[in-house]
Amino acid sequence: MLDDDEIRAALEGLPGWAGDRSGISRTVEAPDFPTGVRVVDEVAVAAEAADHHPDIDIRWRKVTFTLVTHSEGGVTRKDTDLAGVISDIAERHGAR
Ligand SMILES: C[C@H](O)[C@H](O)[C@H]1CNC2=NC(N)=NC(=O)C2=N1
Repeated sequence: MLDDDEIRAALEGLPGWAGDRSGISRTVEAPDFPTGVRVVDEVAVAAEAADHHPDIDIRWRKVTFTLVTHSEGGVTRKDTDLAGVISDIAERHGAR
């Protein structure tokens, strides 16, 4: 589990992500609704491969991802690693 300073340091390398020990989140805006859903679909594949699953909220073109490691009761490297993967996927689909 990461402490406050470790989370702050990790967030500096994850543009668009914010949060604390209760979880880290990012909202991306896709060009349109189907593209947002495609981002979620690709994140689902990466999440399943990592056996680590974000909470996901889709509202029209805006998709919010929230990560926390429930089994550890806090934010871990699994979360910060998957955050980077999600940002890469979003970027590839033109979601900012
Ligand atoms: C058995 C399996 O490894 C666990 O249930 C995993 C699955 N995905 C998970 N995802 C997240 N975000 N947190 C977890 O603690 C978690 N645990």
